[in-house]
Amino acid sequence: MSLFPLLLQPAELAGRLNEPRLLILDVGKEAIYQQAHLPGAIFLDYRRLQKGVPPAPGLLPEAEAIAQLFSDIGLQADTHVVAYDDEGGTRAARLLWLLDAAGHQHYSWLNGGIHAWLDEDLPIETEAVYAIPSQVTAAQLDLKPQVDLEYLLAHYQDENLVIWDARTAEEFAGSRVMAARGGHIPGAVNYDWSLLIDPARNNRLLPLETIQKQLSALGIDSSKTVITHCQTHHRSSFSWLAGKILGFKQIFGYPGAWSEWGNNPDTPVAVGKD
Ligand SMILES: O=S(=O)([O-])[S-]
Repeated sequence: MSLFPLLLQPAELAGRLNEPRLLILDVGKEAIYQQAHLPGAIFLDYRRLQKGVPPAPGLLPEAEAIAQLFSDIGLQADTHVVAYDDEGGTRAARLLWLLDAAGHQHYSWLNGGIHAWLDEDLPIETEAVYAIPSQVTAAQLDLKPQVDLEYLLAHYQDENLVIWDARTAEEFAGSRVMAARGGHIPGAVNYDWSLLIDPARNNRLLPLETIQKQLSALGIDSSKTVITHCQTHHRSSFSWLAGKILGFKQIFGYPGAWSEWGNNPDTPVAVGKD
């Protein structure tokens, strides 16, 4: 049983900071963590969430590295992780995506991250907090199969599948090139992840009805299998998270992302706005 909903409001968390199963992880910049973090929050280096090896640095780390990470943060099967950052949610979303990919079931995103927390005048700390390690082994992970290049090549034209490209319009069109080739996967739909949050409201998620309407207009809805990607499945982890919050059951990240697809000479590429 999870302690909190997936989309967690700051005030709700503030009232339950003493929950024994709660683990708050700050995946933002370390300098900001040192200035201010949520009470009890542990700093987690974002780089541990990616494999970091070219040509597809966004792939999941090896099972042993994930198990080590989970041990270092003191994760237990019933731990409820609350993740936040200072960057609009992409780093936190990447952590939640990794937890999900490794079979961990209890997690939430703090709506708006540290900016929303500060905006609501909720308590902060400056002293670093350290985890009490646990013992997680690779064999204990329940790793889910990942969307990979082979799967996407076989399915990108399926009618009941939609590829949600979370990059900027320029990257999608191919006028900004971040790999050997620019452009997008033919048939993919572009909806920049940053359109999901409201900077005027401290990066809180836009109202769900607004997001749902905008996504449906693009053909992204829960009746389809939705695959999200960006350059390294960092920004698109947030798209994945938004889909989960909307209740999409069949939504997956493609961690190879454009760094893999755009650098592979054998993949089809489209350029332009659609
Ligand atoms: O966010 S990113 O993976 O496209 S660099």
